[in-house]
Amino acid sequence: MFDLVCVKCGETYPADTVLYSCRKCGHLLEVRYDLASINITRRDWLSRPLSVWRYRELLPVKREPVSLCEGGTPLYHLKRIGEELGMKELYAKHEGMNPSGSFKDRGMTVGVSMALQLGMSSVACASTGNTSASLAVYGAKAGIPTIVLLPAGKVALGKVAQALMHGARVISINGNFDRALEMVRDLCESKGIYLLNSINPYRLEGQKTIGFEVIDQLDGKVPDRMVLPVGNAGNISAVYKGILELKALGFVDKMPMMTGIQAAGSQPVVRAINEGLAEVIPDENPETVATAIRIGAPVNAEKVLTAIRGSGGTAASVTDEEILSMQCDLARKEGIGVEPASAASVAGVKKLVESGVIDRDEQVVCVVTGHLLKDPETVIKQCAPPIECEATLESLLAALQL
Ligand SMILES: Cc1ncc(COP(=O)(O)O)c(C=O)c1O
Ligand SMILES: N[C@@H](CCOP(=O)(O)O)C(=O)O
Repeated sequence: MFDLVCVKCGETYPADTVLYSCRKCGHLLEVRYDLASINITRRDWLSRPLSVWRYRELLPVKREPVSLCEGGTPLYHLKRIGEELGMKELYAKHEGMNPSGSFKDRGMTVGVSMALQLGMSSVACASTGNTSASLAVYGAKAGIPTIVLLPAGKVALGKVAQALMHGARVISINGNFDRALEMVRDLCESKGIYLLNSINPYRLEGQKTIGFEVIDQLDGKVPDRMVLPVGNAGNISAVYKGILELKALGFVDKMPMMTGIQAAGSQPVVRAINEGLAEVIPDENPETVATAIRIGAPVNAEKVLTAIRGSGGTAASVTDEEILSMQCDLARKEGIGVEPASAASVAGVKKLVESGVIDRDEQVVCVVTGHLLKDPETVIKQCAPPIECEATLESLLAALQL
């Protein structure tokens, strides 16, 4: 049993309402379960495969889910990078190992299942890339039409390729992501299309399972800190909400310090946290190589401030150089291939450890959100080209200087 509840005024709406913001005050909604009626133990969960659907009692979907085996992603120990930082317990949860290569699949398996549960026949989103790729995949699996709006020229190649190949109608708009989101909200409202950006409270329910899995992978222990890259701020807010639910159920007894990392050219949340502002003031012209988090007006602004402040966490920004350097370190020192936005979380830890904000003894889990192959162009630009060689052993040895 669950309701939709306004995070600001507390107005409630019945389960299975198609609604993205409070009719009374316009603020964000979240799904609230009647936790007392939930009859589940951790042991029951642990008897099921590690996946989004292990936690189905804390998800709103009642029908057969639209699923491609999302979740169950690896939690890697960052041994070498940790050693360099003097940290024994630094981990990365690799969300790039989901079906479409990003954490968005956790949201979309739930969101698209809810679209069908609510009787909606088409879906849409605005995207910096991954949301569109994921929605195209799950729309295809569900057999319903999908529309995605992308900021022209600012979406990594792999993500556009996915959206096109999986059959979405891809619209490239002459404006940034924030404008695309405004447009798709108007489109969905006027045409009765189901909106699947992170303003959709059901979609975020799927994403909270990142935190559940981390705790299960750490044998029931809550890490001291979880560090996530922040763009539209849905993911960090969802993980916080999920762990709060586990605490209310008595499954865990503390919260991780939720720590958000943004790019220096796009850091409205960092400013709000560092300056103690009551609200996030949008960046008009966000810019960063990490195009996934090139977002100036995060739609989940009020949720992310609650998550960070409510958990005693923090926020920090990293430069594009720091992001790319950590992308390279993850690839070469740990064998973990991620896209630039994902590397921001680990780059943020490095910065916060070096400045003394993060204690070296903390157990820290970084969420690395998307796969290396999402953005091949940025990768190729950073690497020396292949060495050309004639097809003889002699030339090969010369090329290898052996
Ligand atoms: C790879 C990647 N990392 C991080 C983010 C940021 O997540 P959120 O918008 O939930 O803050 C996004 C998209 O927003 C993304 O695609
Ligand atoms: N990085 C995102 C931006 C949209 O965020 P959403 O969580 O609101 O869908 C993307 O991949 O498009």
